[in-house]
Amino acid sequence: MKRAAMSEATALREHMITGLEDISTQDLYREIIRRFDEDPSRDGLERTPERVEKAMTFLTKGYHQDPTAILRGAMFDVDYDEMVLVKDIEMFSLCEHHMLPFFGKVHVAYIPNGKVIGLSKIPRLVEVFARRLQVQERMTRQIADAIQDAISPQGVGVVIEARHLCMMMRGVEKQNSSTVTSAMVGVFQKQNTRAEFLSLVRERRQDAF
Ligand SMILES: Nc1nc2c(ncn2[C@@H]2O[C@H](COP(=O)(O)OP(=O)(O)OP(=O)(O)O)[C@@H](O)[C@H]2O)c(=O)[nH]1
Ligand SMILES: [Zn+2]
Repeated sequence: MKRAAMSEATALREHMITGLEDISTQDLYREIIRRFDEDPSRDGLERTPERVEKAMTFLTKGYHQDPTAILRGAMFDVDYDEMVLVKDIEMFSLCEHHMLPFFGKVHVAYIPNGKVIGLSKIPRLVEVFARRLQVQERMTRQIADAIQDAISPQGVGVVIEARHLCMMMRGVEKQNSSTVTSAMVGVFQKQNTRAEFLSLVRERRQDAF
């Protein structure tokens, strides 16, 4: 993983715009602010490049996390072959086309085949893929594939419901549309399993606490 990450970093360096190699990220943000007709040295903006760098580092930290390592740490042999569903996992990501947020809920289910994953690792896995520049479809597929690869369950289903700020605060400016994507692997491609999963996702709790 470390070696792969290093060669990726080297490859990315090759795409660097000539002349910008030695300019700090904060100076680049200072220049962006200036290009959008603001004064980067005025009081409120002076420390903004520092804050943005920190925020963007957080929002893209998924590139430096290994989904396999996260799951490997908590896989247990358990004799249970019904559906496990973790639903309503909050998700915040950035669309790779506009670098604007899209956010919503992720529902993840699988039917074990001798092994289960520690429950908290499912939201952690969502975080790994959400904290990157993404498209919703790819993220949906990546979550499903990571679980399938880790524990070879009978099947995995992932549904993401999200709202994209690039469609709300700009572009088509539609405030009420949401996008639903799904990835169904193994037995989740069968009509009855898929239907059970989707109906459990739709079921709303009466006793909200
Ligand atoms: N499939 C998919 N499209 C996305 C996602 N996030 C943003 N987009 C879309 O990416 C597309 C980029 O289209 P372009 O025509 O190149 O960009 P644009 O001129 O800014 O498009 P508009 O948003 O229609 O103004 C838009 O249709 C966005 O709605 C995503 O997660 N999945
Ligand atoms: Zn977008």
